[in-house]
Parts: sequence; C-alpha cells; structure tokens
Amino acid sequence: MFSFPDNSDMFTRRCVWVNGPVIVGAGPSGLAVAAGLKDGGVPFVLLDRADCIASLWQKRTYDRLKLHLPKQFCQLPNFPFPEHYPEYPTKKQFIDYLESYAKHFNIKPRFNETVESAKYDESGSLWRVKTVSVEGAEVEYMCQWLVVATGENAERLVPEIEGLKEFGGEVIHACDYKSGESLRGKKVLVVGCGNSGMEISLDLCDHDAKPSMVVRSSVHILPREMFGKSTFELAMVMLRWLPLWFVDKILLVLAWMILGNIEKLGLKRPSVGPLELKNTRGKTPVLDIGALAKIRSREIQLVPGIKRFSCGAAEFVNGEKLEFDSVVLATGYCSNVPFWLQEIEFFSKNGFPKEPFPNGWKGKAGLYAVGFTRRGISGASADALKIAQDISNAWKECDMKKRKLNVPTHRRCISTF
Ligand SMILES: Cc1cc2nc3c(=O)[nH]c(=O)nc-3n(C[C@H](O)[C@H](O)[C@H](O)COP(=O)(O)OP(=O)(O)OC[C@H]3O[C@@H](n4cnc5c(N)ncnc54)[C@H](O)[C@@H]3O)c2cc1C
Ligand SMILES: NC(=O)C1=CN([C@@H]2O[C@H](COP(=O)(O)OP(=O)(O)OC[C@H]3O[C@@H](n4cnc5c(N)ncnc54)[C@H](OP(=O)(O)O)[C@@H]3O)[C@@H](O)[C@H]2O)C=CC1
Ligand SMILES: O=C(O)C(=O)Cc1c[nH]c2ccccc12
Repeated sequence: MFSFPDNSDMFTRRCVWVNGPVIVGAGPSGLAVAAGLKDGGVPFVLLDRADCIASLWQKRTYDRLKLHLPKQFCQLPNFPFPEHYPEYPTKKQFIDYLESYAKHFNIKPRFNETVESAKYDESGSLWRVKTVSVEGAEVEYMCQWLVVATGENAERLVPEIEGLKEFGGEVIHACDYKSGESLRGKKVLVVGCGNSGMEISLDLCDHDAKPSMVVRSSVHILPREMFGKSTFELAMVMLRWLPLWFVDKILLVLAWMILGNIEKLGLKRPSVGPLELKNTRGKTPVLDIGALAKIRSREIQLVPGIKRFSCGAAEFVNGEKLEFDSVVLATGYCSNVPFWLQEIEFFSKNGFPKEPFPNGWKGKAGLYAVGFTRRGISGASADALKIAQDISNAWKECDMKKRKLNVPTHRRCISTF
C-alpha cells in the first residue's frame, strides 16, 4: 500500500493505492475474509466506521444476548472457539473470540473511517472508495478488488408511526437497549416480535418492568431446543436428506407438540414455513428462550398493530388505548449498501446481492459480497472462504504479470475535487 498525503490544499483528498482488496466492514464477515487473505499472503485494507471490531456486537446489542445458534455454527474459518465455551456463548465470549481471531491472524483494521461512496472507474479499471474519518479527514482508496462486508444489520429500521413525536416519553431502538435496569416498574411498549422484541420483553420482565409487545402480523416461534437437541442443528441435519418444505412441516409438528397451539395466545403463524420464510424474505424465526412462558403467564402482554401515538399513550388498531412510560422499537435492521455503493448490477435496491446463496458472493470487476446470505455467521464463513481463495488466485496472477513486466506494485496519485 502506498499513500501520498498532501495537506497543502484543504480541498485535496488523500489518495491511497492499495495493492490488494479493500474490505468494507470489520465485523465477523470482514474479519473472516481478512484472515483468509492473510493465509494467502495477500495485502489488503480493512475499513470500519466504528472504533472497534464487530461493532454490532460490541455497541449495538443488549447485555443478556447470547448466540442463539450452537457454537459450531457461529465460528469463523480456521479458528475454533475455545473448548470450554458453552454451547451458546455469551455476547462477551463471542466478542473475546473475535478479538483473539483478529489477533491470531494479525488483522489490523483502520477504524473510524466511514465509506461514503465506492464506484468502479472503467477508464482506470479500478474501484475508487471514498472515506471520511470522525475528524473529517477524507481519503480515496483505489483498488482492483472491493469486498462489501457491511452486514445485513447495518442500519436500524425506524418506522413512521403517526404521533410518535408527541409521545413525550423515552423512545429507543432495540440497538440502543442494554438492560431493563432503568425501566423497573415502568410500562414499556416493545414494538416488534422478532428475536429482539421477544428477548427485550423477557429482559424487561426479569427487571420487574411491565412490557406490552406489538404483534402486528404473524410470527414463527420455535423452541431453541427440541428433545435436548438444538432446533437449528436438527433442521440442518434433516435438510441433508429432505426437501425444505418437508423439514418445515416436521419442525412445525414438533413445535406444536412442544409449545402447543400458540395461535390461541394471539401469535398467528405465517402461511409460509419458518425456513422457507427465512430463505425467501429474510425473516428469522424466533428461537424461544423463555419469552413464550411470560406471554402465557401474561407478564408479557400482547397488543395488535399501532394506529397512532399520543402524549404518554398508544392507540391500537382494535381501538384500545393504553398508557406507556417508554417505547422500544424492536423493528429490525437494513443493509446500507445502496447509500454508498454506486452499482446496480450485482446488488439490488434492498442492499442485498440479487443472486441468492450460494451464488451471491461474486460480482463483476472484482466486486464481492460477504455476509448477505441470510444464513447468519455460518453463511458468512462459507462466503469468506470462497472470496479469499478467489482474490488470492487473482492477486497472485496479477502480481506475477507485474513482476514479469517489471511494473512497480505501488502507484502514486493525487485526486482533487
Ligand atoms: C442481535 C443480533 C444477534 C444475532 N445473533 C446471531 C447468532 O446467534 N448467530 C448467527 O449466526 N447470526 C446472528 N446474528 C446475525 C448477524 O448478522 C451476525 O451475527 C454477524 O454480526 C454478521 O456479521 P457481519 O460482519 O456480516 O456484519 P456486522 O457484524 O454488522 O459487521 C459489519 C461492520 O461493517 C461496519 N460498517 C457498516 N457500514 C459501514 C461503512 N459505510 N463504512 C465502514 N464500515 C461500515 C460496521 O461498523 C460493522 O462493524 C445476529 C444479529 C443480531 C442483530
Ligand atoms: N439471540 C440472538 O441470537 C438474537 C438474534 N437476533 C437476530 O437479529 C436479526 C434482527 O432481529 P430483530 O431485531 O428482531 O428484527 P426482525 O426484522 O426479525 O423483526 C422486526 C419486527 O418488527 C416488526 N415491525 C416492524 N415495523 C413495525 C411496525 N411499524 N409496527 C409493528 N411492528 C413492526 C416486524 O413485524 P412484521 O413481521 O409484521 O413486519 C417484526 O416483528 C434477526 O436475524 C434475528 O434473528 C436478534 C436478537 C437476538
Ligand atoms: O440469528 C440470526 O439472525 C441468524 O441469521 C441465524 C440464523 C440463520 N438461519 C437461521 C434459521 C433459523 C433461525 C436462525 C437462523
């Protein structure tokens, strides 16, 4: 990598030629690609807008969070979890693991740099990646390969609900919720019943708060374990022999045997099966770790869709109006790729690759995507292995050509605007 700073003109952007790929995002996906490149001896630049690795896990998740898939499905390539880790590692254990992963492979990301735009320059046959740092310093990286690793959960989704501004009490998104400690005794409206909404409602109960959870449409709830085995693992084993629709049917029969008819509690199931829904629309089934028992005991109240908010209250589509002290929006996340990547062939408007797994990892002109498979960390690991291998091959070929022609691998440049 060669950098050419020029501070003589305030309108000058520092320009950096990278002899290898630029990876955007130092979460599990970006780290896994970086590790593979280290193994292949390929230099790279790994950028993150935050001041640490895995910022989703370190800064945007609640205290009681644990992995909800067994550890063997959540480890990154070529570096297993420590043996003493429990089947479902805690958030702290997962972060410690990722920190030692980065250390083991000697991965040193550039922190506090947000990628604002990336565009393929046809004339130079290279990617131009523009970043801005927290201090306002601007850099343009130029590279032959660009790896998008910004994740499926890059930005919070905040719905527009009438009157929310007039509510007056505290309104936070699930990504800013840490624990129910400060909400003891308070009436809290949790909007959304995905894994976040369920676990935050459960945490509120454990802190003697009074949660009401909005269920506006339908939701698949599965026990995290069935007959002592992880439900996810059971599903993966069955998928080796059986078609997805049939595995879905089996899961639903087993869930019915274990949980009973949850529709009686007001939890309508979607017409599409849990795995099919995850694959086609990215909607993750809830893997229950205790919220359902609190719904049964009415410690978590279920409420329908919200019509509007008013000062200190919410009115629901059934006409009922209830008072609340606080609101937690567990309304999900979205990709931010369309905000910065100027490309429409490989990525679709929703910020995910157009091609589904296993074909959504490689685009044209050296563009790659990792961690958009809707298959959690195991999907990201599968992508990362393919990407690191592909780039290593291309880089080595390119390096050999340059050496034959005696072309320097470093280029100088300066860009002004
Ligand atoms: C609460 C929660 C729990 C989860 N639990 C599990 C689980 O148990 N098992 C599982 O398999 N999956 C789980 N997931 C899915 C989750 O997607 C993965 O755990 C994992 O974090 C994905 O890794 P990633 O690197 O793709 O994305 P992220 O972890 O989101 O990392 C992306 C990185 O990109 C950076 N970034 C984003 N935009 C920019 C930009 N413009 N410029 C520079 N940097 C940028 C971010 O700061 C971030 O560090 C969970 C998700 C959530 C929200
Ligand atoms: N322990 C773990 O490992 C955990 C994992 N996760 C993962 O993180 C990812 C994100 O999960 P999560 O944050 O729950 O997001 P999800 O996208 O899964 O769920 C969002 C929820 O918000 C609802 N919603 C959205 N807008 C509104 C609205 N205007 N009014 C009422 N309800 C609304 C949705 O309802 P509708 O379906 O009707 O649109 C849905 O119930 C998932 O992959 C999940 O599995 C999350 C927490 C814990
Ligand atoms: O927790 C998540 O967000 C995940 O993506 C993990 C996951 C991947 N595939 C699944 C299928 C059923 C439940 C959870 C997952």
